[in-house]
Amino acid sequence: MQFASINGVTLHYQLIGAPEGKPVLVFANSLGTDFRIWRDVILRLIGDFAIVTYDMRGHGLSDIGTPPYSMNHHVGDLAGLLDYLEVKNAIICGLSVGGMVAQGLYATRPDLVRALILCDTAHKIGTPDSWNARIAAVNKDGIQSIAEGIFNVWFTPAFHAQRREELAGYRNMLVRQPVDGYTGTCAALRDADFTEAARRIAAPTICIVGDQDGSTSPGLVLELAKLIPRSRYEVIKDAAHIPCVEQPEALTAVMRAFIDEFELGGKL
Ligand SMILES: O=C(O)CC1=CCC(=O)O1
Repeated sequence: MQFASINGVTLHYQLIGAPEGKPVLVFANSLGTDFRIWRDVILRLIGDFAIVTYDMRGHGLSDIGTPPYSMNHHVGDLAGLLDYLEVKNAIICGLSVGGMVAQGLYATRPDLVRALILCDTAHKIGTPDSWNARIAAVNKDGIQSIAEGIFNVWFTPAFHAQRREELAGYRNMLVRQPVDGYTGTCAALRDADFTEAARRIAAPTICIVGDQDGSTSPGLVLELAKLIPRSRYEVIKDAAHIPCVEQPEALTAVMRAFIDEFELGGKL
């Protein structure tokens, strides 16, 4: 296991492969998850990339720090981790809040970003009222009290029906996140708006969404794609909010095609 002290917080991370000589691909997580969600994508990419995953503060094995957070805390942590690893010019793949972190990283440290893969994310997610209600519910009755609703957003009905063991495992992942880390990140989501920052993104970017995503809908992700000059937009079939778990093969194929186009073809 690998740990680094970044901005006074111990972050759990994983570096696979050497950053020298290969494109570096960095994965940033969604709310309530840790970096294990990327496993089936990483297995399909290993060897061709150096890969960095990490648990954002308040999640997984990383420290909680002092919640509530702002999105700047999460963005600063990723910037600090990449500086620590001496990685520059990386392809940043962010899921949901991780996609907001990716947008914030480009806005503040464009030297760290070669391209953006924005997965099931948006310039603005939810409303202040919806995040405040979620924070109140979790503080009162715990994460398990909202787990059913979250799972209907994370996974399609087919996943619920056919992949029951995985569903149980991901439920454990969600409900075992520290309450303060979870609600602290809800506060960061509540207060973040990257509408103007998205208009200024000049890096090659693709926005990807599951066709049944109930959190950042295909329509919302298309709005994000329209804000970002020259960005691509792709829909993954038979997936909800977490395509890296539900449809890793299809997601990896879309990622590879996008990366090949700008790395090999120079077209973007
Ligand atoms: O868990 C959810 O509600 C979906 C989600 C919104 C932001 C995020 O990172 O996950």
